[in-house]
Amino acid sequence: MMSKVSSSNAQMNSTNSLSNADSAPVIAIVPAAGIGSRMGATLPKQYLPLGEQCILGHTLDCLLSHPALDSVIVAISADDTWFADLPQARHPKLATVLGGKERADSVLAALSAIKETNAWALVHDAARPCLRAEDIDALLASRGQFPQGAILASPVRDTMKRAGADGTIANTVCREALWHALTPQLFPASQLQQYLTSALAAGVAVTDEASAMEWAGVAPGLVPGSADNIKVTHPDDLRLAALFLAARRAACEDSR
Ligand SMILES: Nc1ccn([C@@H]2O[C@H](COP(=O)(O)OP(=O)(O)OP(=O)(O)O)[C@@H](O)[C@H]2O)c(=O)n1
Ligand SMILES: C[C@](O)(CO)[C@H](O)COP(=O)(O)O
Repeated sequence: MMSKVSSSNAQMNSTNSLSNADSAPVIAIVPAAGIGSRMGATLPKQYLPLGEQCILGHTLDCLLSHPALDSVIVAISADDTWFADLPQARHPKLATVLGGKERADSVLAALSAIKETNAWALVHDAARPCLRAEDIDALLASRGQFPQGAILASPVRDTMKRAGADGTIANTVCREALWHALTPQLFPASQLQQYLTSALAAGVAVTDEASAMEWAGVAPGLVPGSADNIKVTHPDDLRLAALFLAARRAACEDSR
């Protein structure tokens, strides 16, 4: 078992953060330094076209337009030659940092750029362009119930199977209380930075912010989020995201 920060210490720290939650700044962090290898495209997937702009453009529009988010820090690759051409690149609320080897390293780089000690970090994948403002609202509102932090998540609907080495079913995984972790994930920034740094140093496989917090003894809240907040990972995800956004635009036009 990896060494953990005492859960009482972790919970005590997070309770302190609740007392000034209302006045504390909320800073969005967008890890956008990946290469999208599973997409198999000729450019990083966050720059692939999705309707009238690229995937990252949709993601940034949602975050930059949300009134409760004070600023947005985007982690981009040192090799990135696309970001500067985005219309959002010059937004006054936006800043960039250089991402790292893994997603967690990119998130850490952005956390290091946060100066406010009482800030909340709202971490959202560049590759999730279908995020809804109301889901951000729900996550921010959950701080009353979950002062330790929380994540958007979606309950598993399908029967879950674990594959065996020969491509057959090894076993059925109980789906009771099983959720898909989505993003954004919301935590006190200084605590997330501390525990993410410690977890990585301990060799923990950190694929989302919550797993670092869990390792440290924090039990983040689960906030039901929209099932269409998908992560564009494979080519068919891009087609699905386009359908989701087109349906949303049509519904918006119908309501006018
Ligand atoms: N070193 C990395 C790796 C990933 N990401 C970002 O983390 C998000 C989620 O990661 P994922 O979907 O895995 O993106 P990629 O790593 O680009 O995809 P792949 O694993 O297929 O290469 C993406 O917005 C990606 O840009 C990042 O900022 N820095
Ligand atoms: C953070 C995340 O989107 C939650 O589901 C997921 O862990 C990212 O995984 P990836 O392999 O870096 O895309």
